[in-house]
Amino acid sequence: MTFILKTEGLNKEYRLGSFVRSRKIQALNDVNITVESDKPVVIAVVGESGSGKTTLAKTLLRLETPTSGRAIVYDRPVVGVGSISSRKEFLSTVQPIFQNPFEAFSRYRPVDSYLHETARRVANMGEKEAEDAVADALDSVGLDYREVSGKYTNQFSGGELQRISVARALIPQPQLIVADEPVSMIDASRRMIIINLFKRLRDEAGRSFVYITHDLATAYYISDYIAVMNKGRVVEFGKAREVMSNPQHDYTQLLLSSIPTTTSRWRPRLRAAG
Ligand SMILES: Nc1ncnc2c1ncn2[C@@H]1O[C@H](COP(=O)(O)OP(=O)(O)OP(=O)(O)O)[C@@H](O)[C@H]1O
Repeated sequence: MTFILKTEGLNKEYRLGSFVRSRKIQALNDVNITVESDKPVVIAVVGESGSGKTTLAKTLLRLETPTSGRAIVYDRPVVGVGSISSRKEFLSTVQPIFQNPFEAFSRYRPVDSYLHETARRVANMGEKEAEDAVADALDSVGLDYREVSGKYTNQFSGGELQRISVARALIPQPQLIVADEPVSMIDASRRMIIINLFKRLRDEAGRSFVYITHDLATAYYISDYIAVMNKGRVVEFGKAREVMSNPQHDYTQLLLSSIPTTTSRWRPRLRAAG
């Protein structure tokens, strides 16, 4: 069995204001998540605005330094004391996908140049190898390299750009992809393309995902495990089906009951399925 993700006592404290009148915000409060599995998994992290989801994503991506605690990905310490020091090695293990694909790429640079850069710099590939890797990565997200090459962000839809972000994340063959609200900026009709793509990449390419979202319906649809966050804490964690069909924590029940459009339709179905 492999520790796909193990966080040990992750804390992140922000201080706001001056030294005289400073205020502490405990964005992560003793976050402990353990997923041990032989198969790749999707771990959804859900919770209301301000619950700490993005801080967790940024911490796992080393964009924020935790106040204390550590994280292990595929048995390797990646965050905190004793973690791997090489940035390249880190980026070959963990890759990000961000919320807004238009912000991921400058509008003044052809989008495929970012994929080449990742292949050359992060994955250490030569020119020909990089070319093939970019074509393969685009193919795996359903895009043709010839149709992407040389184009700028304004020549793509949000959904296409997000698929290109996914392709970029795949190039270094990371074991874990941390996706922070990856479909929230994409129109509803195209969201499932990305969600189903994650599923396929898990099942066919062996990639695991941390999928950060507000959307419990897609979290339930795609994930193997769910962590529910509230005020910086993980208040409930477990197999997705168990958490969603039999929520133990008051906050999870509240979260489920606060989805007026879907709850009434899909909760009874969950009960019947469970
Ligand atoms: N750089 C920062 N400086 C100070 N406080 C911060 C910073 N980043 C986040 N916070 C605070 O930490 C808490 C958790 O924020 P975070 O963005 O992780 O929540 P979230 O669950 O991702 O919210 P959302 O769903 O709205 O993106 C919030 O109270 C937020 O205001």
